[in-house]
Amino acid sequence: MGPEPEVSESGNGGLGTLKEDSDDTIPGRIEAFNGLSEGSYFSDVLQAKCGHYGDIPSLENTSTQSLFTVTNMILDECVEGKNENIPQRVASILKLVMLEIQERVSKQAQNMRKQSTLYNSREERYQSKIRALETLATGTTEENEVVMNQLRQMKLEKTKIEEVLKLEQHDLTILRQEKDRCESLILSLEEEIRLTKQDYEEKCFQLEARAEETKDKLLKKILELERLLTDSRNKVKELEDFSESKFLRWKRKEHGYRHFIDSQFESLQDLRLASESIKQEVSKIKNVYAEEFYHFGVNIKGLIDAAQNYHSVLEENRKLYNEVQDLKGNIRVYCRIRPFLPGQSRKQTTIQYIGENGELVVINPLKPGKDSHRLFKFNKVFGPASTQEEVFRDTQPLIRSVLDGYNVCIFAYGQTGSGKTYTMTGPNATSIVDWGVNYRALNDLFNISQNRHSSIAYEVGVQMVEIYNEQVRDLLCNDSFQKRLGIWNSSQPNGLAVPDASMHPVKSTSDVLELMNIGLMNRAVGATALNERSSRSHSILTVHVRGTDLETNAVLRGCLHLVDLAGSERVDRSEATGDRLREAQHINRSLSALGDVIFALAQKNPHVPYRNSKLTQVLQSSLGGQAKALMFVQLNPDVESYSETISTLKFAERVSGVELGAARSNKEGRGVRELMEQVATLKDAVSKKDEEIVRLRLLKTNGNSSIGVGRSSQQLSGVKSSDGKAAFDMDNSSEYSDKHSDAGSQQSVDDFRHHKEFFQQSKLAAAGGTENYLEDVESNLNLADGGKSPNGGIQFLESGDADTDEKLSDMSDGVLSLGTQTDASINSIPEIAKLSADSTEKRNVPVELPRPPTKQGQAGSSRLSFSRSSTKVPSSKRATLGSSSAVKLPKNWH
Ligand SMILES: Nc1ncnc2c1ncn2[C@@H]1O[C@H](COP(=O)(O)OP(=O)(O)OP(=O)(O)O)[C@@H](O)[C@H]1O
Repeated sequence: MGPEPEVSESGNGGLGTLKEDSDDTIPGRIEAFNGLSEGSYFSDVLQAKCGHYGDIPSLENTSTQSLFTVTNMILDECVEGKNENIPQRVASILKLVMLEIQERVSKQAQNMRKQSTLYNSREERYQSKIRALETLATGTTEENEVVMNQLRQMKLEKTKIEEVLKLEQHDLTILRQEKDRCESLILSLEEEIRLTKQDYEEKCFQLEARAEETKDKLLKKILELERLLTDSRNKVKELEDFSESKFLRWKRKEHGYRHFIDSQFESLQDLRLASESIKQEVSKIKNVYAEEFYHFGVNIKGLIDAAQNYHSVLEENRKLYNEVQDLKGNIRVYCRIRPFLPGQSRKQTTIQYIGENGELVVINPLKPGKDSHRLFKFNKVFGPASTQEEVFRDTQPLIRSVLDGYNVCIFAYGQTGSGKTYTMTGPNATSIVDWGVNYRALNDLFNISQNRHSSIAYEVGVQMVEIYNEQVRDLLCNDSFQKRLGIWNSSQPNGLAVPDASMHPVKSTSDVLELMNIGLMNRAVGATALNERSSRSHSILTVHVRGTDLETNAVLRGCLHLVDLAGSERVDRSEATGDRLREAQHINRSLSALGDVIFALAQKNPHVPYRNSKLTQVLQSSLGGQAKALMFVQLNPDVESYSETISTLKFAERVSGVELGAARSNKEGRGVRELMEQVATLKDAVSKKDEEIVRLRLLKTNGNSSIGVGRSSQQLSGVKSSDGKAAFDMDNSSEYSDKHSDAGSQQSVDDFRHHKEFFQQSKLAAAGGTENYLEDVESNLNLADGGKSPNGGIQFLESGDADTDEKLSDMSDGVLSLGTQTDASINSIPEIAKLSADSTEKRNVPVELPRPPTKQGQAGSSRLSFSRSSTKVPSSKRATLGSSSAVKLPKNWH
């Protein structure tokens, strides 16, 4: 197959170029074209359609369609008659156009012909090729299959390649993303680098600035150093000069010292010689000293022995001191300081120092100064951290002595909230650690009695009472809950302080716990009814112990009073009214009475005013009468309680000085016990007899008109004796429960009236001394009479205040003291007891019966001693002779 002939197609649609029939030469055409200048319209059309103007040869490049269009337009105009006169030039142009068209058409026809021949030959060639291919195709089917396989293979490869391409596409996407990320990273890094660079540049700039500064500084320093160097060089020079001169001086000094050493050496030689001689002397003295040391050692050994003994002696002393205290019967005073309660931790304390040996220093932090410190000393001071067990450990020996037949009284004194109940009962009966003295004491008593059961059989009984507003209430008696109880004299044979109160035998601690629970509940019930009154009443737990010696049948009686007193704080009368005022008065009075009793005991007064309050009456057997007593002084460390703390401590200080006398055990054989009971009944009889005797004597004296003053005084003694007698009766009467008891006062008044009438009738009434005395007695009895006499007693009583009561109590005590004295003498002197017995026997003997003068004198002297002294003493002074008035303290003395 040869190369195919080129088919050339011009842009004029294959029409070729126009040729002028007449003159188809180029210069002819140009000429014809130039003639068109006249017909500018045609040239415009030609320019518009062909894009040429004035250039004839450009017709060749003009498309055939444009040529036709131009021609048509011209022809149309001619047809329409718009332009009838077609210029020559236009006609020639038309000719040209037509020629061009003709030329092109002929060329086109030639080309067509050529092409058709070309196509024919090509067709033939293809036909032959097809034939050849058909022959080839039949012969090469197998090859085709191979080719097909190859094609399939290739297809597969293509799909694989496509897959690979897809994967690569995917990878490409990932790579593109990665690239994007990298690009953004690169961008951020670039940004960072830019910033760092900027920063670095700034730093560099700063460093450069600093370096510049440092450089300046260094330069300055260098200059400075150079200056210093020059200075130091100068100085070195100076120093060299100086050292040179010093060296010279030292050299001179060395010379001097050498000389000195030489001289010293010489003197050393001398000293050596001297020391030799001294050595000899020293060795002589040494020998002497050795001898003396030996003697000294012997003496020291003796001293060491003595010193070693000193501690045991001290211990012994301590024991002896305690024994002496026991013998003296000092009331022991333990002070216990309550800790601050939760929520009070930031409060200021008044307690500054607690000593080992019972010293206590109290301060007033609100008024600091040298006078704000006060030192007190007691048997023991328990700090706020002391436990219930520690407190009991020091109380235990006292409680144990109850089992040996002693009477013991333990009472807690202090203002409300200072911890009295905490010490005596404890905050929680169910927890043994919290048990107060009460539970521990009874627990201890049972333990010891158990240990001694082979030799002594103990019986223990418990009473529990409360004193509120001078009324005694049995806390263990449910039936007669509101029952008021009378007070018996504690010297009665059964030894019960409150005989009407129910006595409950107990055999174990659990019995006690049960009973005390009942007691506390009864107290609480009372408290609900009458408002919170636990701090305004005294509660007394009395433990009676009776031990019978299994061998000798001897009986021991011990009595333990455990008293939780009412709050000791003074209530301002102006603030309290109604029930509160009454309570306050009763508390003040009973605590004052307790103070009076204790102070009378401290003064060793013959009369102790136990009867001034129910409290002191109940405690009589354990206060005085050779009992052992312990007072817990409870303190609230709070600074607001400072003044109460000080008055409590002052009271305690006075109490600690009280000596009750050596404690005596209540041991009785069977005989003694019976005799005691007899003595009690005989005492009654003796007193009545004495009274009768005195009256008869007075009657007898009345008959004798010539009696002298001296005698009248004796009779007056009898009057006084009669008063004393009356008091004695009262003292022994179970009916008499108060110093203001109507019965007692009335009796005294009656006695007095009887004697006054008698004296008024007698001529003796004129005697001055007697009259004075009578006036005194009268005034006294008027007071006791409840102010019925017109001599001023009315106002005194009607004022109704505690002072009046106390004065009355003093009066009464003054009278009562004689009775007490007599009691003691009768109890202790067997002869008197015998005399009493005699009197009982002779109860019905007429008055005339002569009495042995000596015995009567004895009996009388015990009662008359007071009146004998009083007859000669002016009335103003006599007022101080009553025992109670003598020991009378200011009302608020505690
Ligand atoms: N040693 C103590 N340790 C811890 N708490 C104590 C102590 N002493 C007292 N308290 C607490 O102080 C409070 C008052 O104590 P308590 O009731 O015993 O005082 P009180 O003097 O008996 O008061 P009142 O006169 O009103 O009967 C109670 O809450 C008690 O638990």
